[in-house]
Amino acid sequence: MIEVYDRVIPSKNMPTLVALGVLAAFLYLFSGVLDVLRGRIMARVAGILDIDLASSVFRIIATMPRVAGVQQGATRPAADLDQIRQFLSGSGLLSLFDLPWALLYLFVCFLLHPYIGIAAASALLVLVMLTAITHFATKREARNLSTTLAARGRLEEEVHRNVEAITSMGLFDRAYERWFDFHQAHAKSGRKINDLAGMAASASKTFRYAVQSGVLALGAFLVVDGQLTGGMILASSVIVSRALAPVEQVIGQWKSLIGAMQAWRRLSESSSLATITEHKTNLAAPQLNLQVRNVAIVPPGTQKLAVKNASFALEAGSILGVIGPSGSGKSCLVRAIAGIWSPVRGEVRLDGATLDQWTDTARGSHIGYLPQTVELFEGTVAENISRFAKYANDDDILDAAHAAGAHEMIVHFEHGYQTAVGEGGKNLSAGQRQRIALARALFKKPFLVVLDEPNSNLDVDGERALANALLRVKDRNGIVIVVAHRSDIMNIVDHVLMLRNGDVAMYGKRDAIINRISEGPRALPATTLKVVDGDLGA
Ligand SMILES: Nc1ncnc2c1ncn2[C@@H]1O[C@H](COP(=O)(O)OP(=O)(O)OP(=O)(O)O)[C@@H](O)[C@H]1O
Repeated sequence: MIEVYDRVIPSKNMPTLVALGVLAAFLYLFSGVLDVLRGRIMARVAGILDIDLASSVFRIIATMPRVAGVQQGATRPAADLDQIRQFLSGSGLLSLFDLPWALLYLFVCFLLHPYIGIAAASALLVLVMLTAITHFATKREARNLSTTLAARGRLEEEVHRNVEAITSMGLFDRAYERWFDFHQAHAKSGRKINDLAGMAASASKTFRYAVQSGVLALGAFLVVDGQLTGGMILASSVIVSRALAPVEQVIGQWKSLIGAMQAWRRLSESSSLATITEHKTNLAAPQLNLQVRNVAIVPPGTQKLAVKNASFALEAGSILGVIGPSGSGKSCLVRAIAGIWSPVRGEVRLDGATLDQWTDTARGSHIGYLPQTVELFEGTVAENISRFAKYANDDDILDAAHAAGAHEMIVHFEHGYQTAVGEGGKNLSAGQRQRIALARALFKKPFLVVLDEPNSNLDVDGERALANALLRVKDRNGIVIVVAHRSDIMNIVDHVLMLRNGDVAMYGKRDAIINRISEGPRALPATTLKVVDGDLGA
């Protein structure tokens, strides 16, 4: 502009104008190409970061409920990762990269004239203050935005799980009201942030227009005073606006910047709880014993001791029945034994090694677990029995199905082992699911088999098959721990452990405990530990 207004126009020199035009076109092209490259590089950087983070994100999804309870919707961590990737590959981060250019333009302003420089520096300062004010004004709402989103996500998952109860008991309106409350609160926080960020963006835009005009006026004053040329007025106006543009862009991107920062914070907080990636030495498969010593369990996300001080030991080739009233801590105890929850105190050892000395995968291959509420994975019966092993051996699948007494049932399905079980196993009945999950627990003959009320949905045949399955594990020198309310399974157990209010009320050989129970309620201590004809072994 300086060249055009101060040289070309007074001298009417067209070749200079053409040369300047060519130069400007070349520089714009260069800048455009750099811009495209920058965008593409950032998209790839975002892609690399995404691949890097993907395993941590999945670890968070798969471990958070068991280490910290359900705090956010299951899909939240993946949505956070998407948000971070979009921010990195979109214009949000690029606007931050442009910030240092503001200083360069500011320097050029000072070169044009110190007054122009001072005007630009003051305007920059005002915009930075506006950014800081926006940040503090939106901080609290940004936190609300994320908590209401998490609450809404949790409720949505609950509603999905409980569609039948909602329909049968007419709970739709009530569920909708609760969902709408969270939805409204979330939308309200979003609106507030939008208002504040939008107001800051408009204020900064208007301010920049005003500064641009002000700089023109200042330039005119300096021209009249003989300190600046006419071309410099326009040049300074353009350069001042260039100096302010990056800050203004950052203000415009504030909402996505805050969103990405929050997503990052949520992921880092969760991954600090969920990461267990250190290398572990491969231990030999356990084959001797299980020791549970002074185990205390607090369910994740709560403060309550559900199991207080459980100790017992089992040798290979034994079956333990865990009994006790509802809520006495049976499921909590077997979850700790199966390595799902870590005890807050005490330890669980297989052949002398605590469970955390194995990698998750190795430990999982030595343990078969049947949870109280059976959910299968979407896939075929065979895939579910083989735990979705990549190269599962058909003989192992058949062995497990036979061991669980489920083979006959499976071959009578329309597509046999290739029958699709549907999402969560919904294509099957509860009893069928339970028998397939038992086969899954017995796949490849794990040393320790932990079954949490495996007979709750079984018919007489199913229960007989279950008893045979447990005896077979015992015969092959495995250990079985079975939580059972009903007594049929109790006929085949060797030891019984009775829990009451999280305490081991009794532990010992089956017959001794059964005799003790049949003596009547007064024979059962409320909280004190009684070892009946047996020892704690620990
Ligand atoms: N996932 C969980 N989150 C929070 N608290 C839990 C969880 N699981 C169990 N608890 C609490 O721990 C206590 C023991 O529960 P647990 O499921 O072990 O009982 P249980 O003996 O297996 O009962 P039931 O025979 O009814 O299955 C209960 O008071 C329950 O409130």
